[in-house]
Amino acid sequence: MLVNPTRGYHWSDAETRALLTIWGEHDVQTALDGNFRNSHVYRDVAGRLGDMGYDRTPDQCRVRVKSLKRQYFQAKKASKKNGHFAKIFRFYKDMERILSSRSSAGLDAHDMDGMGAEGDETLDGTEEDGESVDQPHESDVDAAGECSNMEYPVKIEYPPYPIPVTVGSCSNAPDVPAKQSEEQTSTMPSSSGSRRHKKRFANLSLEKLMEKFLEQSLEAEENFYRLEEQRLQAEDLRRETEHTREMHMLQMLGQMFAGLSTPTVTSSTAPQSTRNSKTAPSVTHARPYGGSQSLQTSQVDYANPSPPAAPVIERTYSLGGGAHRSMDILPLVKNIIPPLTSKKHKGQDGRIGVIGGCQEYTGAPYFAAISALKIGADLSHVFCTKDAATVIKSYSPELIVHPVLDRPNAVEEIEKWLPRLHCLVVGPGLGREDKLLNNAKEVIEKSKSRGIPIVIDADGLWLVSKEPSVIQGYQRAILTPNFMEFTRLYEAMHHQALDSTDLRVTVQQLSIALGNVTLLLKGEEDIITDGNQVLTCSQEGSGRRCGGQGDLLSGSLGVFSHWAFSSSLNATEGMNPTLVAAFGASSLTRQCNNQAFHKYGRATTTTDMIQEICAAFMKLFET
Ligand SMILES: NC(=O)C1=CN([C@@H]2O[C@H](COP(=O)(O)OP(=O)(O)OC[C@H]3O[C@@H](n4cnc5c(N)ncnc54)[C@H](OP(=O)(O)O)[C@@H]3O)[C@@H](O)[C@H]2O)[C@@H](O)CC1
Ligand SMILES: Nc1ncnc2c1ncn2[C@@H]1O[C@H](COP(=O)(O)OP(=O)(O)OP(=O)(O)O)[C@@H](O)[C@H]1O
Repeated sequence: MLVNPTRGYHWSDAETRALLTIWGEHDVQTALDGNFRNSHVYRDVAGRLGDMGYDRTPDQCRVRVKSLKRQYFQAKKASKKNGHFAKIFRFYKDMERILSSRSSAGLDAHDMDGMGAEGDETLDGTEEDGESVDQPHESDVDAAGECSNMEYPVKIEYPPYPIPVTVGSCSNAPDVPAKQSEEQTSTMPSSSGSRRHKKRFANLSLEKLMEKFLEQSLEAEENFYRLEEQRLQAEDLRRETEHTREMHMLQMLGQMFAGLSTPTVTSSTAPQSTRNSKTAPSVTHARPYGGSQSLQTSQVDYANPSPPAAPVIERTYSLGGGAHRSMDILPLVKNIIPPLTSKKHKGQDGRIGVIGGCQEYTGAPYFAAISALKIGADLSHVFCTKDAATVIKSYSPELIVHPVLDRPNAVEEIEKWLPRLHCLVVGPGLGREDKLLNNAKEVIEKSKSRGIPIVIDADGLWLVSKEPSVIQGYQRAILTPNFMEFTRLYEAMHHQALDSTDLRVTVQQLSIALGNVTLLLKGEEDIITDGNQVLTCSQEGSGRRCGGQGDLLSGSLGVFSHWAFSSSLNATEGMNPTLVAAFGASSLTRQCNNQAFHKYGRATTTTDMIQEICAAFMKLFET
C-alpha cells in the first residue's frame, strides 16, 4: 500500500475504551504481569483492536496505555486530597476497575498504592520499556496545591520522537521541534523560574492545575502521534514515487521489447501451445486497430486533450497458435492473492465498504458485499439508507450495515470509517436521488484524498456520467460499466454518439479521456484497459443474464483491488494493479456464472452464482 490511511494521531473515546477493554482482559493482564518483554502482548492487543475495527500499531497501544496509567495515577493521587479528580480523567473508572481487579488477583500490587513503578510492564531499557508510570510522588504536590515537579519536561517515552512538555507553561506548540523545546526547558534558570511559577499558579486551585497538567500530557501525546503520522506519510510518499518510477521504467522496457519482438517469441508464463482459445485470457494490442501510434491518437477525439501519462505499450495478441507474443494474466492474479496463514488477524485480508442500497434496491449492495466476503475479505460494510438497512441485515448477519446514507451528516458518518477501509465499491443499488448521489460524490472525494482504491458501478457510473471530474485522473479507480452505462459515459465525455464497431478502441479512448482511469466493459468478452494496455477476458460464462451478476463482479473487484495494491511490483510483474485486479474479478464472475449455469440452467440466479464462488476461485486460482 502506498498510503497507510489507518493511523490517526488522535485516539477517540470509543477507541480508547476498546483498548481498555482489551488491555483489561484477564489473559492480557496475566501476560503482562512480571514480563519484562511485553512487545508480543501488545502485538496481540493491537491485533484484537484491529478485530474491533481500529488499526493501531503495538507501539501506539503501548504508549496509549502508558499515558492512561500516568493520568490515572495523577488523578488518583490528587483525589486523595480532595476527592474530585476522578471527574477530570474520563477513563478513571475503567482504569480503576482494571487495576483493582489486577490487585485482587494478586497482580501488580504496586499499581494499587500508586507509589511505585508498575510491576508488570516494567522497564527493560528497550523499546518495550513502555509503561513505567511517571506517577507523582507525594512530595510533588505541596500543601499549597502546587506540583513542584511541574517544571520538568514530561516525555512520551517512545523513540525516536521524545516530546517534551513543560507542564504549566500553557504553550505547547506542535511545530516546535522537540529538541529545541527541550533545550529551552532545560536552560531556564530553575530557581527564579520556579518562583515565577509558584507566583503564577498560586491563585489556581489544585484541581485546575491538575486539569491543566492532564490536558497538556494529552496534547503531548497527540503531538507525538501527529509526528508519527507525518513520518508515515513521508514514507508512503517516498514509496509511491519509487513505485511510479519503476512503473515508468518497466513501461519503457515493454515498449523496447515490443519493438524487438520476433514472431516466435511466446510468453514464459503461458506457452501458447497449451492455450484454450475459449478460456485463455490475452493481452490485446494497445493499437488493435492497426496503424501507428500517431494514427491512433489522431483518431481520438479526447474530451481531455492531455495525452496518456505513459507511453502506450504495443503488444500483439493471439488466442490460438501462430506467430504472436502473448501473456497470461491469471498467474499474476494468483500472485496477488494473499496466503491464508495463522499469523494473520481479522481485517488484514480486506475491509471493504459498499456505498449503496436504498428503498428500491437492497439486493445489489448485498450481492456486492457478500461476494467480497466470500472471496476472502475479512469484513464487509454496507453504507445504505435507513429503510434499506434492516432489509440488508436480514439477508445476512455477516455484513456490517450502516443506515447512514440518507442522514444529513452521512458524509461525516462514512468518513469516520474510511481510515479502516481498504477499498470502496460505490454504486450498487445507490439509486439516483440527488441527495444520495451527492453524498456518494463527497465520499469519493474523501476516499481519493486517502488513496483508497475505488470501484464504481451501476448508479455510481450514472454519477460519473453527470460529473466526470469526480473520478477523472484518479488512477486507483476502476469503472465497471455494462454496455448501456458505457455508452452513457462515452457520450458524456466525447459529446458524440458511440461508434461500437471496435469496442476495444472506444474503451481505450474513454479511459484516456478520463485520465487513464481503468475501465472494465462487461459483455460477451470483458474489455479491460487503463488507456495504455488493453486486456480481454473471455472466460467461458453462459447465456444466462440475470440481474445482480455485475454486483458480484464489483464486490469481488473491491477485494482484488486491495490485494493488487498491497502486492509488490514483482507480483504483478510491473503491470498496473488495477488491470490485474479487474482481470481476476472478471474471470471469477464468469466462472461462477458458468458453474451455476451447469447446475441450474435457465433458473440460475445471482445467489446461485455466489454459492459457486468458492469452487470457482479454487479452480481458477488455486490449482
Ligand atoms: N436485485 C437488485 O437489487 C438489483 C439492483 N440493481 C440496481 O438497479 C439499479 C439500476 O441498474 P440498472 O442496470 O438496471 O440500470 P440501467 O443502467 O438504467 O439499465 C437499465 C436498462 O438498460 C438496458 N441495458 C442494461 N444492460 C444493457 C446491455 N448490456 N446492453 C444493452 N442495454 C442494456 C436495459 O434496458 P432495455 O434496453 O432492456 O429496455 C436495462 O433495463 C442500480 O442501482 C443497480 O445496482 C442491479 O444491480 C440488478 C440487481
Ligand atoms: N454476453 C455475455 N456473455 C458472457 N458473459 C457476460 C455477457 N454479458 C455480461 N457477461 C458477464 O456478466 C457479468 C455481469 O455483467 P452484466 O453486463 O450483466 O452487468 P450489469 O448489467 O452491470 O449487472 P447488474 O445486473 O448487476 O447491474 C460480467 O462478469 C460479464 O463478464
